[in-house]
Amino acid sequence: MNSLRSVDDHLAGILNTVRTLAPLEVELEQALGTTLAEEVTSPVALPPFDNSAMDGYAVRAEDVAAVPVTLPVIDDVPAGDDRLQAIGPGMVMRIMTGAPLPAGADAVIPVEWTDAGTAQVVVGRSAAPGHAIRRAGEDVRAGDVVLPAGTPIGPAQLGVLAGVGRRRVLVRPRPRVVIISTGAELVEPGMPLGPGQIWESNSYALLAAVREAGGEGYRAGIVSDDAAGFLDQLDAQLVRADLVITSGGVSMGAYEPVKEALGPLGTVRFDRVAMQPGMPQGFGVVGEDHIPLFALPGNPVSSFVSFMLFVRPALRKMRGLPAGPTPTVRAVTAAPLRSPQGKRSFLRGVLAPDGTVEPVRRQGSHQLAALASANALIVVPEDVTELPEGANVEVIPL
Ligand SMILES: Nc1nc2c(c(=O)[nH]1)N[C@H]1C(S)=C(S)[C@@H](COP(=O)(O)OP(=O)(O)OC[C@H]3O[C@@H](n4cnc5c(N)ncnc54)[C@H](O)[C@@H]3O)O[C@H]1N2
Ligand code: MOO
Ligand SMILES: [Mg+2]
Repeated sequence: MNSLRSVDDHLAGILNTVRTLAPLEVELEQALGTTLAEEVTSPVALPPFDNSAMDGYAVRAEDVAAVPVTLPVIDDVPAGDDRLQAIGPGMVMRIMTGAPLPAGADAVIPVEWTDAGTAQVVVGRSAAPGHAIRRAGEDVRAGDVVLPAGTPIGPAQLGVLAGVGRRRVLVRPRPRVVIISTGAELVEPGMPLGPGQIWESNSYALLAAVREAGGEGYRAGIVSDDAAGFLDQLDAQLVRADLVITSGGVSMGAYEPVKEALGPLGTVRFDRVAMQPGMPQGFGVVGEDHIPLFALPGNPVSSFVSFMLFVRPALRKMRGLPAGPTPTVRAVTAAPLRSPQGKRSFLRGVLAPDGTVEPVRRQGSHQLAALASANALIVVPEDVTELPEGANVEVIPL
């Protein structure tokens, strides 16, 4: 019997091995979910020119100091107007939101404060200089850093990239993750089940978890319990993988294709990790390019929990984001709970808005529906075997 390896050692080994992906230039449309690999500055000020914040009239504030007052409207300034006109004393121009402020004007009167006249306008309310004007450079000055390297690119970041005129951007791409399920009993969902068979579910859960963690997942289908067939499939898939996840075939059975195929390579280490669920699993590198490979256990809850604890941090590192143990939040137990001695357990629980967490009733590592009824993993340390109701715990929100 080999001894157990701690969760922390296993994660440290993973994070020491996994490398951040090389930067790649992509079109803006491909940048969502990637991480910025360059510092982005703005070539121009934003806004680039003084402009109106409202639809109304560009005025000299002193001309509307005493109201009501009737003034001639000498022209219109629509957004995009490039005539660079000026107004003189006692004149106004009709102006639209985003249109450049005419020289000579120092305030904008919203149309709601007027009779909306077109040849002349009655202004019913005065405004201080600067009213409803957006100044050049108020958001960004020319040369300002708008996004530092290392920023995860979400919708707002994409918007600002376009807003400073970028078409292409240097990023850490989304890692490409190939998922291979092993097991002679597995059948694709939608196909009829024969005796002894079950529908394959791990690759679907793992694919979704990969996407949520910022990767691009590919299901490479099901491989039967045959080490040679597994190696063939792995070889065929490596060309499109930055990372490989396998599920099943890593424990003590007579037909464990992943362990059988990868064990002899010497580059993938199989361990019994001191955790529940997820004890038997492997990690290492494969192929000429040393692609990281996670050999996750087949039990559905075990593979999911192992993903959260080990694959997610690895994906963060590959994406160029700060990587460490999966973050937890504090909660208080709403019921007593039990946990095995010597293993860190990750009980499936329901975290309530009041900060209490209750373990779900079924905690088996095959009980996928029970996992689906939970929204948190309750972390119970290795040396704790029982906790009363009302105890402080850390939980991983799902
Ligand atoms: N004698 C021992 N037996 C087992 C041990 C042990 O220490 N000694 N460990 C148990 C633990 S803990 C786990 S976890 C599992 C790990 O099993 P494997 O990784 O070898 O996976 P399989 O044997 O292929 O399958 C286990 C279980 O999961 C189901 N499965 C597998 N793949 C899928 C999939 N893609 N979709 C849905 N369900 C899947 C499979 O049918 C089995 O029921 O080993 C224990 N045994
Ligand atoms: O450790 Mo296994 O992953 O519980 O069922
Ligand atoms: Mg097995």
